[in-house]
Amino acid sequence: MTTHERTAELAAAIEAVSRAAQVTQAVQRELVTADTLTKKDRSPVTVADFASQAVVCETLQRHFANDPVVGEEDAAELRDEANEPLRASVVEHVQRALADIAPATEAQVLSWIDRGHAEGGAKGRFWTLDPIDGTKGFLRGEQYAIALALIEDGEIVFGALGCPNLPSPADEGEGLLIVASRGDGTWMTPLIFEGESELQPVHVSDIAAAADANFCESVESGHSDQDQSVQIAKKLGITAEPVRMDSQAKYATVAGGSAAIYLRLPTRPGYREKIWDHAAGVIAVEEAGGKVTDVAGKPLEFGHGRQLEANRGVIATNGRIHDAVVAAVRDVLES
Ligand SMILES: Nc1ncnc2c1ncn2[C@@H]1O[C@H](COP(=O)(O)OS(=O)(=O)O)[C@@H](OP(=O)(O)O)[C@H]1O
Ligand SMILES: [Mg+2]
Repeated sequence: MTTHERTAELAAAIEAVSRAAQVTQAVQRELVTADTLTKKDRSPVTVADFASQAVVCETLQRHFANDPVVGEEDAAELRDEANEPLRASVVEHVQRALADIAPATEAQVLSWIDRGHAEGGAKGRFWTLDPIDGTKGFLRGEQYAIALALIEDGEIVFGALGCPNLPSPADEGEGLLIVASRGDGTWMTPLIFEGESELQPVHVSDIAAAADANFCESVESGHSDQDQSVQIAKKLGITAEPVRMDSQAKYATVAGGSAAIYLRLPTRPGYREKIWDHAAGVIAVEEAGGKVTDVAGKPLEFGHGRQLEANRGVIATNGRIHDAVVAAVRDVLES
């Protein structure tokens, strides 16, 4: 697929994610300091989260006025009188990112953020958005992603995953943008790039034995059980150390073949995964030739509202080793 053959949806998703990345990069440059982590100050990621959601929702509304969005954020907190400085900072960043479109008012910015309130479900078409996935990675200056996917009748049909801190293809531009279209494949291009750049195809690793795999998992041990992943790796004969990274950059890494496994092992019985934490990454891996299921080996179901109500945990692989990984996960979780 070349750039001029993109569908309208793919072009809109690319525009939305690229604009949002300009915002998150600007916030990172201007607001994240050495003190941010030591002072446990989350305000930079809060500004970037709201501004990113506003910019993506504005872009989607301009291209597809009637499409609902299931987004992680809403503007209730921002409307609070006490949050005037935060609100002003969000509005300023959105205005800069949309300067070539129209001057944005504060009311418009809040209304764009609130467009993310949709509930999703099994019928019809909606977008799902994580404006900054891997908020902790963002604050540490490590991996994070802007994740946008289109779901029709419960099936993911498009995904765009912007990873500002993954290496850019061919060292052009900045960051990595992965796009996937159902039945058409997965493609990559620099995320921030002046001018036209071609999409290049992305394929999963072709290893046939799980023992040869690199696997990736969350940095946060509260999001995926790292003791169990050690046991699973041992069972599969994997000797490589796990690659720990924040956000759906893990799906991008499996899609691109640098790792053959992404394990997300439930840590709390009551936790339900959120659809925006997975949809864009799942289609990227599947269309690159890989496979994604939950820890029981069942496909992820995106038609149950804002959460993956029917699934626990995630296993993403290059496909060839999927059954072996699911079997090892089952053994360890049952023991
Ligand atoms: N208990 C539990 N189990 C599983 N997942 C959880 C849990 N709690 C939170 N979250 C979600 O994890 C998202 C962060 O993704 P990762 O775990 O891949 O990255 S990281 O290691 O936290 O950096 C994170 O997304 P962001 O909030 O967008 O960063 C959360 O939606
Ligand atoms: Mg997230």
